[in-house]
Amino acid sequence: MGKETAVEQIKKIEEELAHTQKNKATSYHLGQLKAKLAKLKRELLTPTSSGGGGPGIGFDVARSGVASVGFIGFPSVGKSSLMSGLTGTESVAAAYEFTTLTTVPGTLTVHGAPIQILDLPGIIEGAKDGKGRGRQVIAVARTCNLIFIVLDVLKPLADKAVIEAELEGFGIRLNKTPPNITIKKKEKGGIAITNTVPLTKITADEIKAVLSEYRMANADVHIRCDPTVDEFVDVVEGNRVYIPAIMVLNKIDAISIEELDLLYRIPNSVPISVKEWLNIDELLETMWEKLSLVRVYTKPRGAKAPDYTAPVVLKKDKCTVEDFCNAIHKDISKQLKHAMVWGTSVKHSRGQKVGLSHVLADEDVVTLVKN
Ligand SMILES: Nc1nc2c(ncn2[C@@H]2O[C@H](COP(=O)(O)OP(=O)(O)OP(=O)(O)O)[C@@H](O)[C@H]2O)c(=O)[nH]1
Ligand SMILES: [K+]
Ligand SMILES: [Mg+2]
Repeated sequence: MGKETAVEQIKKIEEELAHTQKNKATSYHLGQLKAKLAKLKRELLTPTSSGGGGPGIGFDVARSGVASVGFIGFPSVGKSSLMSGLTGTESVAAAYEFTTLTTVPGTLTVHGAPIQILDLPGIIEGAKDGKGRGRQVIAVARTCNLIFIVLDVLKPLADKAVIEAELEGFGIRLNKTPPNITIKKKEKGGIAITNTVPLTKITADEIKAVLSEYRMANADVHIRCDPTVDEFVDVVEGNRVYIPAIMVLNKIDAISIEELDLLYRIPNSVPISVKEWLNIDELLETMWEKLSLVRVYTKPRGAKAPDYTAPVVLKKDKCTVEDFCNAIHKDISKQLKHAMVWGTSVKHSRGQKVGLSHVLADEDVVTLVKN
């Protein structure tokens, strides 16, 4: 008999997990199983020369804009129709499945910020394990700042679950923040766990079991959240990406108002019709919120009004005065004496003098004063 494949081993462990009750006696073993599962899944996703659908030629496109949005969904849900409608870039749409065969980029300007839209081929169940072009498609999604999961309103929930599982299996975490956990390896002393909030979903035994699977016998573990075992494994594995997502429920022209009411209960969802161009404004507003971008307007020294037509667009986790300077030119921050800022990031309505580390807010106005 040959060696069990990774897929077979994964199946076995998943079955065992489903049949093992969670209690004090099994807790260490469960932790081990979850860690083993994560390692096997990683093995499965690491490209080898012997398959996996190739390196993804043609899927990488030149990146432009301040952020990117990738379209993921089953075939023929209307991804290309939406992309063409939003950007004016023609991505062929048709009634047959797998019309789109590679990444098609386009640009959409929202609130003055150029956003790159990436239309992608449809994916199917098993995509992450190499079915179709699934892995290349999901690999592109991993690099996006926002994912539109485009669903057909006639069968949104089943499809949503499949797509989410495919993305999860590829290390993408949707609409989640990274668990606030640090693990510091050390030479001796065993495993020391400290936590700032009560842990209700994971036990010390499970933590130790997971770490031992990763050959960590000595480490300081500091937990500032209430993670599940899977979230803890995510931290140990590393290589996870945390990306916001919107469930775009397309083709509402094909359903009744009563059915539409039910759809609004799906979290993070926006129902639309590309065909009738319905509710696209809500989609764009939700998109803008999820991208968490910060527009900063420049007011030249002595000028009466800032230039509101061309904001410098920054990401919310990288929007200090220094980031603003660097976005204009790499040498500016070195010459800066101070910056004058007007807007919600400062207390005074008449403006305030700030330094490089000051964090800017959306729609702030900045004047740079050089040495
Ligand atoms: N009724 C209705 N049909 C739509 C809507 N949007 C798109 N379609 C139709 O759905 C079919 C598939 O559209 P595409 O844009 O090619 O879908 P896709 O998701 O890009 O498909 P693949 O590239 O094959 O994965 C086409 O016949 C479209 O005309 C909509 O809002 N309502
Ligand atoms: K299609
Ligand atoms: Mg398409």
